Amino acid sequence: MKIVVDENMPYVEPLFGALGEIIPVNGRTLTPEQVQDADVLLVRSVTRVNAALLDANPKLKFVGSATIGTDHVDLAYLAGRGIPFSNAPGCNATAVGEFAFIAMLELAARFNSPLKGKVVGIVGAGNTGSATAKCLEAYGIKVLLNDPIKAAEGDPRHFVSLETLLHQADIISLHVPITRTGEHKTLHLFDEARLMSLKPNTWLVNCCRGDVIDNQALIKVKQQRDDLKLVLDVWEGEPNPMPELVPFAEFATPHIAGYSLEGKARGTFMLYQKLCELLAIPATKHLSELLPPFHFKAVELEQAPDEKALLQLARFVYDLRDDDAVFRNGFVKENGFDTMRKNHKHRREFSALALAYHGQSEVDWLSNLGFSGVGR
Ligand SMILES: NC(=O)C1=CN([C@@H]2O[C@H](COP(=O)(O)OP(=O)(O)OC[C@H]3O[C@@H](n4cnc5c(N)ncnc54)[C@H](O)[C@@H]3O)[C@@H](O)[C@H]2O)C=CC1
Ligand SMILES: O=C(O)C(=O)[C@H](O)COP(=O)(O)O
Repeated sequence: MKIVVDENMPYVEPLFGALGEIIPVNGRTLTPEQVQDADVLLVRSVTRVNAALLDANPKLKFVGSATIGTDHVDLAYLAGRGIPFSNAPGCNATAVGEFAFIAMLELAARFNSPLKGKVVGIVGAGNTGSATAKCLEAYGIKVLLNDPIKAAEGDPRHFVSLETLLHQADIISLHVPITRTGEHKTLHLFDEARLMSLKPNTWLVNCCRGDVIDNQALIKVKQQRDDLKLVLDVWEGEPNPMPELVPFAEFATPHIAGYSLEGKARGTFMLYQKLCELLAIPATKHLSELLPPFHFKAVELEQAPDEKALLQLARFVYDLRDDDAVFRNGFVKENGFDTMRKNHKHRREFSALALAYHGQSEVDWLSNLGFSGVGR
């Protein structure tokens, strides 16, 4: 069996090695010739999976994308040809939730304006939005959810309208898929008028898809409104963000909010499970075998952390400032955006760090935040 795989998908060899011949390819530049005799195609978000790529392949049995988003895949085309497809819903939701939470802690420290006491509005209350809410609520932050689709489906959580959210939230975090048509389309959901209407000193975090915000309008608005603070992980025109926009972001990264080692491993592992199911063979590998040990075994807490100490703990696990610095220096270089993504292999999730503390109940919230071993 020939398995064509994006070279940036980790843990492919240990999971798929026994199932067939693995052919690593550059997912961004993948050609029809490279996939014409593949039995299995495993991609990431940078590959357009459509008729142009696959029409020449008569034998494809499975397409997997180790991503949450599916906007790069022509699902109707695959269904029309009867080619089974699977993405990896939720695989990197914890990574995105922790990224957004850490970014908010970083902004709070930078502007000497504590996160505690602020109201955070989450637009899109699916896997990543809920993971962000979980971190915030663990830390005692009031969260407002906007998701008209979930609300209409009868999701029992409390939802507010987007207008209420914009009016009440101090921080807005975006977690919607990119959709270009329909009642709830998200393309340029944040257009010039909406951006201009944000209340003074709003922090806006985007780690879903670049074109949910009109980036040209964002530049225009930022030229007039220095009070707005931005965290941008995703950009219109990736892998070539608008160079004028980058300096306006307090934290700027190359679409790596979901890039924890745990999240990436989960993504590949979910496709491995799907393929085994399709081939009707047992999935004998385990996710826990894939991850390397974390540098720090445990951190002993002297007292329950305040916000400054919480940020220090978070930085043990993931220091967003490092990625921001590399991005600013590198995004304009040839292939700078993709090179940084390719080399991004250092980030862990809170669960990788064990915390030791004598006095369980005072720090229960740290376990809810995701750290392991709290209180033992
Ligand atoms: N930066 C990164 O590395 C990553 C980005 N993503 C992006 O984030 C998106 C969201 O991921 P998940 O939360 O896992 O997806 P999900 O499908 O679990 O949740 C998305 C939610 O958005 C809601 N929604 C759709 N249109 C809306 C609108 N107009 N207003 C408010 N809510 C709306 C849906 O009802 C759904 O509940 C993905 O589609 C992907 O594009 C996902 C993972 C990593
Ligand atoms: O899961 C998604 O959706 C994402 O946006 C991914 O985190 C993007 O990562 P790549 O698939 O482009 O490596």
